[in-house]
Amino acid sequence: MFIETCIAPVNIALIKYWGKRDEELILPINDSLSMTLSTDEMCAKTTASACSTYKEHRMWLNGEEVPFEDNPRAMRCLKALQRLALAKGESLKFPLEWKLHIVSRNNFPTAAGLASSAAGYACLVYTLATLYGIQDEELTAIARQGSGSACRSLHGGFVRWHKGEASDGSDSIALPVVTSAHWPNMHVLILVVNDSRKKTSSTKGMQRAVETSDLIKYRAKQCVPQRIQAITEAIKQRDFETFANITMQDSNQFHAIALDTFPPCVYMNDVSHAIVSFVHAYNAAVGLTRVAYTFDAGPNACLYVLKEHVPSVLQAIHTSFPNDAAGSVEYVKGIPIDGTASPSSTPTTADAILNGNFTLPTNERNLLKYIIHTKVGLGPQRLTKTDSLLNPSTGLPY
Ligand SMILES: Nc1ncnc2c1ncn2[C@@H]1O[C@H](COP(=O)(O)OP(=O)(O)OP(=O)(O)O)[C@@H](O)[C@H]1O
Ligand SMILES: C[C@@](O)(CCOP(=O)(O)OP(=O)(O)O)CC(=O)O
Repeated sequence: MFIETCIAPVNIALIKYWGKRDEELILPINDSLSMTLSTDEMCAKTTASACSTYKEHRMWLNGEEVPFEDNPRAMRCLKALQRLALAKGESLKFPLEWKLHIVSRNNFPTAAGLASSAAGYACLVYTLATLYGIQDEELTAIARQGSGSACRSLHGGFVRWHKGEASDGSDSIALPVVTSAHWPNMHVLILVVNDSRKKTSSTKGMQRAVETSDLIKYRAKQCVPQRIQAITEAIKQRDFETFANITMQDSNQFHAIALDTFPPCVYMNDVSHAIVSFVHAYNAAVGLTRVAYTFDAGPNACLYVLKEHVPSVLQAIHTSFPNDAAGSVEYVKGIPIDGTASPSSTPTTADAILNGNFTLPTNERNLLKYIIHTKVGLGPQRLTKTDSLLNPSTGLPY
């Protein structure tokens, strides 16, 4: 038996991918740009094994067996990897006919608009490539065929997915913009409003947008190329204000397109909009753009904040979104907040705001389920045998 275990990160788009020009090959109508999140807080973990005695390809996701041979996206990734392995010729570790057993787990909610498909397919492709002994730049073009946004999770730091021009998708690949070491104090607070399964999948939502929205054409042609260039420059210069303003504008435009879709796709809810108002009020109060929001195809907010401002922003969140669990580690998960996480701790900029002329909007209690504090991070990593999710003596999940 051959066995490998790897982890892969989540990525959150700053300039969104929304709309395909080819549904099967997953080719987008515009470039997109994302930041990879640290695997210390959120990741997909996958063990893949190949054995001469396995009868069929099987996969388990979060403890449940899920279709693999009947999942066209997973099979497309597998076939593409096997073609690459075949091209390697003699150095094959085991015959390609051997069936696979794959076990995967996400340590965060699946299909809730928290980019589980991105981390999941990136992890699947990276782990299978490791199993087959493939090291190839083409991996992002393969992960793309699992889920578009997955191609960006194969790199750390800030990543651009180039839409490409070729009809076979060979140039629709993700490339790094800068590594995570370039802007290590770029932190993220994910405000989880709802972590249950969403109503309209990204796949369906963007398909309907391409069919019915006029705005989406304008965005892809006029807005995105300009924004990609400007945000790339801002990232290179570590210019947080420009970075933040472009990020918020692009999120808003993406949701405007969701509403311009017919029938409309509504991903943000009242709490999401309250978060938007909070961010603008906070930025106005400090007189600078210190926090940026972005929302994917769900109500949860992803806030970008520099490390040094996290305690102050969190304090302000606790004020604006009071929560009975605010002091607990179950409420603010992830990177510890240097002793200032609790609402009763030392005064911060936010308190100064509240004592001055500005007040932050106050919302009902307990609107947020929990908060994840994380930061920019690395791409996928290979783990050791002791991290395996599959029992080698049974070929089944532990
Ligand atoms: N660890 C994993 N390994 C393989 N496939 C996964 C994994 N995690 C999620 N997926 C696939 O991704 C699907 C969820 O994708 P979906 O786009 O609905 O949600 P999401 O990725 O959480 O949200 P979004 O892409 O809008 O941020 C799952 O049903 C499963 O098919
Ligand atoms: C809103 C988004 O998160 C959309 C992600 O869409 P998916 O990559 O999940 O869609 P498919 O390619 O159909 O699997 C924006 C983004 O990540 O760029």
